[in-house]
Amino acid sequence: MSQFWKPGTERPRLIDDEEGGVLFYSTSALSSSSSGYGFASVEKQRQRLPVYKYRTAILYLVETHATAIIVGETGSGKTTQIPQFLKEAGWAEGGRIIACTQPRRLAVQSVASRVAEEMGVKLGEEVGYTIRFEDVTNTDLTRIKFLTDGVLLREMMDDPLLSKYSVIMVDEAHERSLSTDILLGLLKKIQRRRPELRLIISSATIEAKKISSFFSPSKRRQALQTEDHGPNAEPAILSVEGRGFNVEIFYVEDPVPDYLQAAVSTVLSIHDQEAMGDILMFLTGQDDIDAAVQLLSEESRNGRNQAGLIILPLYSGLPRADQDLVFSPTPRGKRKVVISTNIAETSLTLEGIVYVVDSGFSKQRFYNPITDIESLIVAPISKASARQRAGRAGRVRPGKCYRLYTEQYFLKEMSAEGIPEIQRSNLVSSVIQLKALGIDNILGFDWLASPSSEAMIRALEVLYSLGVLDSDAKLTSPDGFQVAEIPLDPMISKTILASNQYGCSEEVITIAALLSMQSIWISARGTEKELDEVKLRFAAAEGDHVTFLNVYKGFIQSNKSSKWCHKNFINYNAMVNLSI
Ligand SMILES: Nc1ncnc2c1ncn2[C@@H]1O[C@H](COP(=O)(O)OP(=O)(O)OP(=O)(O)O)[C@@H](O)[C@H]1O
Repeated sequence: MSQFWKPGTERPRLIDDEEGGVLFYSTSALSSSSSGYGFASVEKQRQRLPVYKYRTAILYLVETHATAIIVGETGSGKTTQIPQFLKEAGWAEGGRIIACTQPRRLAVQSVASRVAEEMGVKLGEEVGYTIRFEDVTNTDLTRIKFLTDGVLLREMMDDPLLSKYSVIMVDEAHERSLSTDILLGLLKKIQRRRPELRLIISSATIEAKKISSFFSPSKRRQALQTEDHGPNAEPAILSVEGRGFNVEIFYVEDPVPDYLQAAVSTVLSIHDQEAMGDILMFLTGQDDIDAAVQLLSEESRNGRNQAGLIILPLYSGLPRADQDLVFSPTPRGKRKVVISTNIAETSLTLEGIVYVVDSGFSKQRFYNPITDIESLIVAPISKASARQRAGRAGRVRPGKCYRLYTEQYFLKEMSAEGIPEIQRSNLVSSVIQLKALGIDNILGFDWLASPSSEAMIRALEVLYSLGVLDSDAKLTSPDGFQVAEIPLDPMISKTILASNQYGCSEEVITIAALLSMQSIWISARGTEKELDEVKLRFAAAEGDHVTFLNVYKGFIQSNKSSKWCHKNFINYNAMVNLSI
């Protein structure tokens, strides 16, 4: 195991810029909920959460302000409790709905089921969720709805003012996903047309002042608003004090040369030396995770006292049944090790997690508008991410977080926040979405952070060349409107529409589905050469798209055989999903 040290022990601590931070070890006062964790009734657990004491304050601010910004530490109860407070206070009466958005699908599903459980209702009835291609709501019954911010944006196509929602809570706003930023800009516009709509922007690690000044109305509007006695348009900021359970933070003494190897040996040492409790390890992507799974499995086979380990990968391309395993209870005497991408970084509560191992890296999207190339690059995470990662422990019992970087690096070099996705992404999909919502002047749109003009121009050029926008940059009819309707990359949507003309719709739709998967190949350490040989067998001179089609045809010809997939390093579960 790398040499870790706990700040506050031998070495002098450097804590000056930790303000607004989330999790600091302190020997005094354990959590507010430190007694008898794990055995309390759901109602008791709710009452012990820090946010519970702020119930009246939150309801008052929502009543009196158009926008409330709520900052509270990870695990303080924002996501699961605030929608329930609002429902109890009558915000879902008269058929209205309380919405709570999340940047990630997995978080939407898991918080919705937790809230349904807390309320003692069936998921999909009073409490429901919607993610792309999955709607678990009931039009007549659902009063609290969790959804991804992308899905809420899509809903605006049919209902531009989101009229069925009384309160929209944009949770984990610090993530600054592409959809969150667009959503915030559009919600600001909607507020002007619907003064009765209430917004809540929440996170553990958000820059509340920046969000507040974004939503702050101009002096003229403020004066007008005072006359019509609506809610105060000036946003209110509420800071929820208190946290769940302590999380002790440990840093490596010296930088590690190989984070993957260091993460694996840290897990093994925890298993050797620490009390029972599950481990959550943050790596960057499927390749890293597969490699770590293999290394840990080898260690198990070599018998280094690893018998009790249950090793579970977690990434967005993983089949649903495998993702669900991470939520299942750990058998007595065993220890779960969940090896995840940043899919598990925010909102999730994995009950057994006591230890977090943070590699300090994640895969991030970067776009170069000059070359028009978008790449996924392994890059250092921000402090906000580090705090979120640590915050996956300490939710139902005290925890420990092992950071595979030095404290000096955390304090002096790690950036406070990541770069908003809008400033590092291809904007083709966003531009068409805004156009479809009637935002003609994209350059003048009220952005929380402006995208680069090069990326914007590039997006307009691409859409023009696809025939989706005309020379006045307006959506063409019918092509532009049809492409905007399809929730896929506009290039793919346009290809699907055009395929009809060339009589190849089935092939093109299959390719589109294959492209939407993370990876159709499965590789393991040491099998790279065999994988390359297999890929050659399917390769088509026309390029990757036809190669993918060949793989799919092979799978169908094999009678959807798992053996065939295994032999050819092909992701069987993905193929099965595709062929349903
Ligand atoms: N599935 C669950 N099982 C057990 N306890 C849970 C579960 N989900 C939530 N909790 C409990 O409720 C607490 C509050 O969770 P919630 O997600 O509302 O917090 P949060 O403030 O939104 O955190 P974050 O900022 O990390 O999203 C957790 O710390 C945990 O104690």
